[in-house]
Amino acid sequence: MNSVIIRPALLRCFMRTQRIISELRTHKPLCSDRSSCATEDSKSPKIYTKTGDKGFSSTFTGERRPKEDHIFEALGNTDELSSAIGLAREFCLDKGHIFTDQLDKIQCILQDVGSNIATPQSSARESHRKRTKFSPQTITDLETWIDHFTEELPPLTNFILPSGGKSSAALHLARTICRRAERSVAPIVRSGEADPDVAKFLNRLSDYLFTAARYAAMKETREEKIYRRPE
Ligand SMILES: Nc1ncnc2c1ncn2[C@@H]1O[C@H](COP(=O)(O)OP(=O)(O)OP(=O)(O)O)[C@@H](O)[C@H]1O
Repeated sequence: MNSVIIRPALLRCFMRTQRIISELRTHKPLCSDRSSCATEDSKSPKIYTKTGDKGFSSTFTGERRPKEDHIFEALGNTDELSSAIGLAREFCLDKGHIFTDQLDKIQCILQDVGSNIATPQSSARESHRKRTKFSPQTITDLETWIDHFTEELPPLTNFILPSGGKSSAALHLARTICRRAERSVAPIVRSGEADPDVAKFLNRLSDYLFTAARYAAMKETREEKIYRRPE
């Protein structure tokens, strides 16, 4: 049986997310139906508080906003992106690709992206800002990883279509979700509500996912389909 190894970086990431989620929850107003609502003193609080049932939810700063707000749109896209990367990572693990640790790290950083987006600067206190500060080092790391893949890859001479085996195709799908996340974060950053480095990170992440997809196809000796003009 495989033993479960929890790496310290992943554990830190998990603890940080749990802390933020629990803080988010304490900002929620109490349920009208107290008997079915998680309370602070309950031993195992329920995952559902029902406070979102009327189509409104909370930011990290405690504002209540409609669920179709830009912030929740961007948070949802970021969450979907992390899920797509998680699936791609599973395919990559099956093939023994060496970069799955990078995908782990990226999933953790996407939690930090979410925390920053969920904290609109206009209602943030200093303590919120401190807790949800986004590190520009994450962008530099992506650039380093992209450069390493590129050194081994043949130069691009054609338009590549998402293909090249399951790992590669899944990374391409994650790339397109990343671009949607980037589009939804752009207006939030432009209005000064989120850190511009979050937008930069997502922009660089789509390049990383594109390059990693090509790298996976190359290592699996799978053919990448190229665009051909229909006759
Ligand atoms: N549909 C959504 N898409 C993206 N982000 C969301 C969505 N709904 C809520 N969120 C964000 O994720 C956080 C956690 O989600 P959660 O499901 O607990 O919220 P909720 O719907 O307001 O509460 P509940 O599910 O307990 O009724 C919320 O505080 C909010 O910031």
